[in-house]
Amino acid sequence: MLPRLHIVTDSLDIVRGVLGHGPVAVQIRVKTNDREAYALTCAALELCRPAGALCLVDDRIGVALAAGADGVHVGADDLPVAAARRVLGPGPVIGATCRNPSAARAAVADGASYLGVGPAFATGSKSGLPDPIGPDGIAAVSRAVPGTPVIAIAGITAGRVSELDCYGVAVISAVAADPAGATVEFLRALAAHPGLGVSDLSLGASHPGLGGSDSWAAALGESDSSGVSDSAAGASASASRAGDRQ
Ligand SMILES: Cc1ncc(COP(=O)(O)OP(=O)(O)O)c(N)n1
Ligand SMILES: Cc1ncsc1CCOP(=O)(O)O
Ligand SMILES: [Mg+2]
Repeated sequence: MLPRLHIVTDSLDIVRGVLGHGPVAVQIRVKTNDREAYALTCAALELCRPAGALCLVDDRIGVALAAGADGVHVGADDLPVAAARRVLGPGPVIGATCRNPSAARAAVADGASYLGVGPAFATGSKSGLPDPIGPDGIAAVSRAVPGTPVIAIAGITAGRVSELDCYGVAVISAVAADPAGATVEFLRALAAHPGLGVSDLSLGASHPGLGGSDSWAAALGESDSSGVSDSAAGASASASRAGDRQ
């Protein structure tokens, strides 16, 4: 099952900080070149595997394949979802950026495993984005693709999780100052907020990229992952219980 908290990063220190507190997906987003992205992805996988965290690569399908990552996230400037699915086959996770219901339906038809939807709110982490679609825009996309996890992105803090009717959230800046503490805070907020589609999403082996890999059980925190702090254990257990309902 897909983790509800996605940490988007180009920093191994951030990867280290967010692991061991509960189920997370780490998305390696390196905008320089393949070589740096590959090196960071390989190093992140060394940390993510024992922690049972999902590891995805932004944009770079060749890097994801070469490093043995769990999947990719693609947007408008990247390989189209259908082409990415042809290259990767049915197993790996493919996330697709969408901003509206019709694009979301098309991405799902083309083989997307989950959708990254935004900008939810204003953000300083990426320039050139269209106006924020807000909680209403996020909810509209969630409702358009029942059965597919919608991960909201842009300007999201733990305090705003409860405004969002979707499966989960992706964050950059909110975990920058205190990766471990912020991760615990987000996992608690998500556990307290079932979100739209979390309780009735059924992600079986037929869903592209979801359900076929052993890493999913681990990614959910169902394994006895080491380093889970006492304070985080409640959030982790609750998040796993939320996942159990799917
Ligand atoms: C979960 C998630 N959603 C959206 C994005 C944005 O991807 P993209 O549109 O390809 O933009 P860049 O991240 O490549 O600048 C994402 N990375 N993750
Ligand atoms: C990569 C990306 N794509 C849309 S918004 C965004 C950045 C989100 O970062 P933050 O969580 O700091 O707003
Ligand atoms: Mg991209």
